[in-house]
Parts: sequence; structure tokens; C-alpha cells
Amino acid sequence: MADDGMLLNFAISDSVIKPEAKFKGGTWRDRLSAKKRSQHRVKPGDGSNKPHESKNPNKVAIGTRPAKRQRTESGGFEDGGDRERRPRSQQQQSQRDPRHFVSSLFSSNPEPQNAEEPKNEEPIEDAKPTNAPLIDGIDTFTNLGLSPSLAAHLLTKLELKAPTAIQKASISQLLKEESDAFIQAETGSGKTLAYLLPLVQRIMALSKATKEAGVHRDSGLFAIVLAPTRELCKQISVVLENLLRCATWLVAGTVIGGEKKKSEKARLRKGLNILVATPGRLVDHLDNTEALDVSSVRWLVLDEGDRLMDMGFEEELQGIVSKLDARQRPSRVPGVPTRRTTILCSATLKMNVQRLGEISLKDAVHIKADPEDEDEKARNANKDEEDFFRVPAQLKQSYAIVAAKLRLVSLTAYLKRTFIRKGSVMKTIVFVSCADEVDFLFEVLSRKHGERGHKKNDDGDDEDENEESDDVKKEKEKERAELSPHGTIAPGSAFSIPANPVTLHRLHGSLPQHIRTFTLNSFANSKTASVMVCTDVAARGLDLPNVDLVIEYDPAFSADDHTHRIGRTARLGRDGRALIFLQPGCEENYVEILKRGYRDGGKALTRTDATEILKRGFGGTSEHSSKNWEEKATDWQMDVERWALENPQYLEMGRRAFQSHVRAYATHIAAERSMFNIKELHLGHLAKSFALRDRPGKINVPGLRPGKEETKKDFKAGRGATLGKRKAGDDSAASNTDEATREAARKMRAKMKEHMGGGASEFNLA
Ligand SMILES: Nc1ncnc2c1ncn2[C@@H]1O[C@H](COP(=O)(O)OP(=O)(O)OP(=O)(O)O)[C@@H](O)[C@H]1O
Repeated sequence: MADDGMLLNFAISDSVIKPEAKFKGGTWRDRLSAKKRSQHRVKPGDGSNKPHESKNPNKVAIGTRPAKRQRTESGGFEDGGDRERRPRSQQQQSQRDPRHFVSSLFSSNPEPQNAEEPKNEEPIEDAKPTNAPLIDGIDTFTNLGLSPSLAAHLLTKLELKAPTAIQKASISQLLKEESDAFIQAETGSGKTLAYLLPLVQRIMALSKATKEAGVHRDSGLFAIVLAPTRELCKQISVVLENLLRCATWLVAGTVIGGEKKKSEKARLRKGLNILVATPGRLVDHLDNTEALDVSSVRWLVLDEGDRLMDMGFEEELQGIVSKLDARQRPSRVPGVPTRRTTILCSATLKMNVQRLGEISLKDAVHIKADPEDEDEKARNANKDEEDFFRVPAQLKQSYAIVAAKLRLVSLTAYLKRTFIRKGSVMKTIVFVSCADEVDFLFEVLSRKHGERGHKKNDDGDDEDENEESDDVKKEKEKERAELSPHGTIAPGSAFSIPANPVTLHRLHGSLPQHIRTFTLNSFANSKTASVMVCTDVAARGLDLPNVDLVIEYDPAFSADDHTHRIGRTARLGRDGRALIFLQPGCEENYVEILKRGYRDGGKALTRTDATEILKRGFGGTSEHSSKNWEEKATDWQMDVERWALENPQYLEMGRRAFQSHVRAYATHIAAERSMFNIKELHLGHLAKSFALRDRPGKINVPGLRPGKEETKKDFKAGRGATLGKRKAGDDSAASNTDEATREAARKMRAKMKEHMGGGASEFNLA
């Protein structure tokens, strides 16, 4: 299995790195050469310095380096242009420690395999937005059958003038008929209101049917909305509360965990008409809270259906559906339908959504945006692939083929270039594959270049050792504390300029819930330029305003996840940009997947030149300043490597991040694993983008994040674990560690394997 292969990759045998033999005498260079010879990296007398051909362009085998190092433009040596500038203590450390290896940024990097496609001579017309409200004047909320009071509320209080195409389709369908439904539409097309509006309208109408006191919070629970994460539940509940401001007699509430169950019980006891919940928490209350009476529930919504399944909630969902069936009774409120309507909602149509449909829906109608509402060109292009999921047409995507060694420096350069002018980009999300990488990038990107400060030794002289000084530490802590009490927000010092300061956020599922909420709200409400580095915990459903750019620094675990990630921008007809980092070699084939998301075969998908990113990020825009961009980039990288080397906590962070990243890499879904082949990863080069000089085989950080031991076992067994994901994504479920839950998770894993041949793991969220 690929997973096993990955583990083997970690263990570089002793025959490659032997225990150090002591070399004495001569200069340090002589000693280093002797050491290398003993390690078979330089073969004496072997006249051919020719590197042996590696089949994989990404893989440059250890020992392929030419014996004679070339000078770089900066005048330093390849394999350490930095060497001259390094303090003696580090040079000695590097010599002493056989695990360290300082390689040059710009040597031995594999070239992209696929040549850039010829540029289209004709300018590409900006595509018409496909998820915008219908502004033709014909389609209004009133025309679709919403009550005048609700339509007026939408217009005056929520400033929603016209429905989107999916809202038009779903409102007319769900108001007219009582059949189950599957709503499928692009990201950012307003699916939440597409199911909430008809539902609220129907419940509001019950009040009119009740002549006496009308419907109130004690009249019964009529609707339940289930969503996979607390963040999403909260978001849905805010939209719902806003809608219900025009029907104040109706009461909505949430049960999503993260607070005392007692308070949730009290809320249920007081009475609710609409409940938003995570599946784990709802199951808990169905089993243990007498006050939760579901006999009148007539609408059940399963939002982000594929995610609910991905996260291993099948068993819970099955249980919920059968309990609702079993407990359903005729309602005392006139006008309440006799049968329950179930609505499944998803932006992507995966196998597991179909399975969820089988569990929950009966004779469901498939609701999609009416093709008549699309512009003609899109309609024609779409004819043959009607069911294929599309990204919003106005979203401009690009990809950059960046070699492993250059990843970190390229990300920084791209962010520098993005925020060079105030106001051009407000918010950017950077997606990575694991929590450890989020934490590591957060530290690197919030760091000022050269930030260390010098320590004085006892004689009052500057010490060679450049560990971050107490002053720097204190200043950093103060700055962060001002921005956030939790250490999740910091100035993005590595890439922002004084004229346009950017705030950096970090978010992942291993953070406590209240910190996640705080950080997300802060990013969402930020009125200044902001970047959020996060895992896929923020990929689904979250509606964050003014996200102009999404960077996939690590590609998503599946094309579906990619679609959701980039869907955080270009919402509701607005513009948006997305950039994905791919490595030379097999990853380049992913471009075909990117193209499939477009109706026109991907004309709007462009390649961003990786060298250009560095040139513009480090060299600036003028010809003069751009000259020494290579030197500046090298300087920056070396500075980060030294900082990591000198500060044990950051070094450990880098190592953890590297390890988790490689493990996460092995969890791409089976169908896409040929494009993300762990065996093709050059671990040594990759380590550099984690500021490491360690040899990969020597990177072994003990102690994983809490709860990952289980995953590790699963991983070793070659199974994509969903249990970990669930822990991270919905902590309410984490409390359910009983036998039944484990069994459910085991079954789910088997199912995932069956459906997708392996698949995602906890890395999606944690
Ligand atoms: N008719 C409308 N007019 C203007 N804005 C709208 C309309 N409908 C929804 N919106 C706004 O559009 C944004 C996106 O809506 P929503 O989150 O429901 O999209 P979605 O389709 O569920 O996206 P995703 O698939 O990413 O979850 C929200 O901010 C919402 O307030």
C-alpha cells in the first residue's frame, strides 16, 4: 500500500547514514569531504560525477550532487551560499551534526514536465457569474410564492432583492409539493436560504391555520436541520434567527455541544420550533433528554450531506431517521402535514451522498438550478455533462508548478506580492493538509526577517548564538496578546509592508472550540487585510465575507474537497481568485482535474510562473530591484532555517509539521493517488520547505497530537481513518467513545474503503 511505502520512506537505513566516524586534522572542509566520502556521497576516483538518472523527476537521489560545487549568482557556493555568512558556531554545529544538510534553494530542482500551454492570443472574456442572484426583474421572492411579509422582510431587513437560481428552483418546488428533495448547486449559491425559506414559510403559515392562540414555542418542534460541524450549525442558526425576526412567535435553537448539556436540555425544555444540531449531539439528546419531543417533526434537513457521511455519521443518521419515524404522531396543530419531508443538501454529488439518500429520502426530487437561468454559452457547454459539478464560472483559478524546496519561499513571495498594494486583496485563505503545518506556517509567516535579537554573554559581548532573545519574545507576545488572547492571531510580518499591515490567523480542529469560534469570527469581521492559514475545517459551507483569494498550498485530499475550498471565494456572483501549488512530476496531472471544473474546458485556468512568483515577491517590480531576487530569496530561507535551528520549539514545530504533512500526503483518495504518489515525494527537498536541515530519516518527533495514536494505528494498517476526523470536526461526537461508536467508525471506514478505495483521514480537519 502507498501508506506502507511512505513509512518505508521515512526510515533511511543505517547503510545510508552510518554512525559518525571521527575525522581529525586538516581544515573543516577536508574533514567534511572525508566524512562525505565515508558516506559514499562522493566517490573518490570515480571520474564520472554524473548523477544517476532518476526515473522520477522529483526524486533526486542522495549522492547525485556533483562533487564540485558551483558558484551561485550571489557569489556563495551551491550547497551553502549561506555558509560564508553563517556564524562560526553554526558552521561547527552543522559539521558536527551529521543529520544536518544545507542545500541551496536553486539547485537540483526538478523542472516541470509539461510545457506551458500556448497562451490564448484572444483576450479571455470574463465569464458571467453562475451563482449570482437573478436580476432580470422577473424572478422575485413574491413571485415564487413567499408570503408578502417574508418577502418584504428579505428586501428591507436582509437586503436580499432577488433569489438565486437554486433558490428559485427549490422555493417553487418545496412550497408546492411535499416530496423529499435533494438540493445540489454550486458553492456560494445561497443553498442555506434555498431550504430555510420554504421551511420557515410553511411553519409561519401554520400560525394562520391556528385560530386561537397561534403557534408559539410550545406548539411543537417542526423542523430539524443537521450539519456536520459546530461552525456550520452556528452559521445556519444565525441565518435562521435573522429570518425569524419577522415571525417573533417562532423560536429556533441549537444543540451542538461545546457547552453544558444541562443548558441544552433547559433550552429544549422551554420549547423550540426549529432545531439546528450536529448529529452526535442530537443522538445523545434523543436518547437521554425526555423534553425533546420529536413527534411533530415534519421537516428534516441534512446540510452538507457528503461531509456528514465523510465524517462517519452514517450510523447516527440512520438512527435519527428511524427514531423520527418511530416517534412521529399526528400533531395537535392544524395544518401540520401528515408525512415528513427530508431535504438533502450538497454542493458535490459523491457516492456517499447517494448512500445517504438511500437512508433518508423517499422518491426524492433532484433540485438543481434551472438551465434556463444560465447564460446560453454555459448552457451549451454544459449539455453533455449535466451532472458534473462545476465551480462558479467567474472564479479565476491558476496553478503554479513549484519544486518542493521552493515551496515555503514561494508562498511567502506570493503573499508579499498579493499584499503589496493596500486594498487590492482583503482576505486570503491558505489551505494546508494538517494542523501541525498550520501552526508552523503561522510562526514562520508572523516572523520578521532577521528577527532574533542578540544575546549578550557574561562579558557583555554579542554571543554567536542567535536564539530568539527575551526582548523579541516579549515583544512578540505583547503584539499577539493585543490581537488575541489565544495566540491564534498575529501580524503577518513575513509578508506585509508597513503601508499595508496584514493580520494572520490560524485555525484547525485541534484548537478548543471557543478559540476556533473566536478566531473565525475575528477573521470574518476583520475590516483590514487578513490571511487565515487553516485546514479543511474551514473548507465547507463557511460563508466568510470578502474572501478574494484562496491559496491551496497543499492540494486537497479529493477534487470534491478542492471544490469546496475554492468555493470560499467567488460567492454570490462576486469575483474571486484561487491558486494551487503543485510539484513538478505526477502532480502536474492534477491540472486536468482542475480543468474539469469549468464549463468551457478551463480556458480561464491559467498557469502562474513559479519563477515569476519569486521574482516579484522578493525582487519587487522595478528592473533594478528585481535583479537580486534569487539572493534575497536565499537569504530569507536561510534566515528561517537558522531561526528554526536556534530555537528548539520552532525546530520541533517544523519537524512535526513535516512528519504530519508527509503522513497526510498519503491519504489522498485512491482515485487521485497516482497524482499524489508518496513514493515520488523527495523528502529531503520537502524538508527544506519546513525550514529543516535534518535528513528526512532522522526526523522523528515523538508524541503526536492527542488522539492521533489511534489514527497512527489505522494509518499503519493502511486504512483511511474517519474516526479522527470526526473527533476534530465535531467534538460533540468525540465524547461518544463507547463500543457502539467505535464499531460504527469501523464500519464507516470499511464503507469508505469500499466506495472510495481508502480516502481521507483526520488530516482533513485536525
Ligand atoms: N438571494 C440572495 N441575494 C443576495 N445574497 C444572498 C442571497 N441568498 C443568499 N445570499 C448570501 O449568499 C451567501 C452564501 O450563501 P450560502 O452560505 O447559503 O451558500 P451555499 O450555497 O450554501 O455555499 P456552500 O456550498 O459554500 O455552503 C450568504 O452570505 C447569504 O447571505
